[in-house]
Amino acid sequence: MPADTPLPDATQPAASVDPTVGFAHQMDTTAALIVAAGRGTRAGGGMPKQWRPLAGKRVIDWTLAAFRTAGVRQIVLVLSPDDDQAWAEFSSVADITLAKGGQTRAQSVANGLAALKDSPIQKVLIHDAARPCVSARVIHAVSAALDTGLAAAPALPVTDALWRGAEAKVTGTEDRTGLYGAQTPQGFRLDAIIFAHAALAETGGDAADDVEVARAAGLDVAIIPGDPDNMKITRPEDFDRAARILGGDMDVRLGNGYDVHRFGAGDEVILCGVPVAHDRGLQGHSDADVGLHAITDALYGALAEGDIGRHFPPSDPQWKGAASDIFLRHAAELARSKGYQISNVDCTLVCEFPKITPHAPAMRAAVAEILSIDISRVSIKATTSDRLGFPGRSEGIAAIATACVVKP
Ligand SMILES: Nc1ccn([C@@H]2O[C@H](COP(=O)(O)OP(=O)(O)OP(=O)(O)O)[C@@H](O)[C@H]2O)c(=O)n1
Ligand SMILES: C[C@](O)(CO)[C@H](O)COP(=O)(O)O
Repeated sequence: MPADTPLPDATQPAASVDPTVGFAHQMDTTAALIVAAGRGTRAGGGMPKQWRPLAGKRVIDWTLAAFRTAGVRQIVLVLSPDDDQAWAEFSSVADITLAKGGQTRAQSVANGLAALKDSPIQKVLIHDAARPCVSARVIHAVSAALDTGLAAAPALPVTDALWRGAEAKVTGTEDRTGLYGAQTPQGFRLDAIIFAHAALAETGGDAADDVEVARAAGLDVAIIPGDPDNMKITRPEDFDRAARILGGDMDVRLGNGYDVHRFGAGDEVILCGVPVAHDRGLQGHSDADVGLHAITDALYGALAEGDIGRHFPPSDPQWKGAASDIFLRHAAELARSKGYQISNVDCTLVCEFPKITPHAPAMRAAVAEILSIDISRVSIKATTSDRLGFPGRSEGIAAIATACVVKP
């Protein structure tokens, strides 16, 4: 085994790899080898899956971007000789070297490795173009493991029961102990994997992945914790899942709300669900909680569902004196019924008095409880209007609010 570094400690637990270790100190000696020469027959769609659109760009663009974002500066991209357009597109990209694909994945990898022979590269991360959701965490963890070993690859322990089946019937159960689902990038010291692939080529055999090639040549391969999101696009339905993971389908909406109530007789005001002692009260059909009304309208606005008056008409006597949390709970439930999560709300109360800051923590807690979200997602703040206008003359209190809802 031509190894210029000591053999890895195969007993080392994968969890000991620090996922934050980056490439900064070894960018010139690490390359990604991305195999993109397959035909994607199982995925259908009329063209190989790596060229198909996914969440706003092509599958291949996400895959390349993942490695570039992780700090990899040199990429060998293996293309089918049939993909003329891709050859034309990538032939003059500065950080990409092209290699010709083979009949099998293993042959494609071997051709890609040949392009790295006699280069200063020491580590190679071999990755399926069809895994566009790979994270920097996984890329870095595989690379870091190569500081102490010759080979490392991400995998997830099998958690589902394993069956045998025939003719749509279960015919047996398999023991899943010690079984893993293999992912890429599979990382190797360059010399070691070139040697291993040469050995496979000599036998004329095939292998499902490069870990199999490496093990056949006697290499120990460390298992790195994989990522459930690092899925391989294989079948048509996998595109939807990948798009959800990449966030391309995320629906983010903002709404604003504004409300004013005038002062009248009374000895307290209710603001953002909290009674605050004051020398006057606020007048309104309901409890006149100007803060909750603004937040409620912001949520209705984000959903394009009109305003509070549409859902709770002031002409309806049943809302006379109503506690305003009813309105906000309704808006929150409407958001959830439409599939949105409430990301955050921000409300500013505009008044000279009462002073809001001492009550802001209780107001945040009250709004968080009504919306069933964490308090860190609720902001309540206040300003005066510098004694200008109706809040400045202490004729009433105004509130403005923003709400953000997200459908993942
Ligand atoms: N001769 C081959 C076969 C596969 N691959 C690449 O290997 C990765 C994983 O293979 P797979 O999911 O099996 O892709 P396809 O071979 O394209 O799919 P299918 O088997 O459905 O045709 C893909 O990025 C694919 O492009 C390759 O470069 N050369
Ligand atoms: C390399 C691989 O992605 C590991 O899971 C996989 O073996 C390649 O894809 P295939 O579907 O087995 O051809």
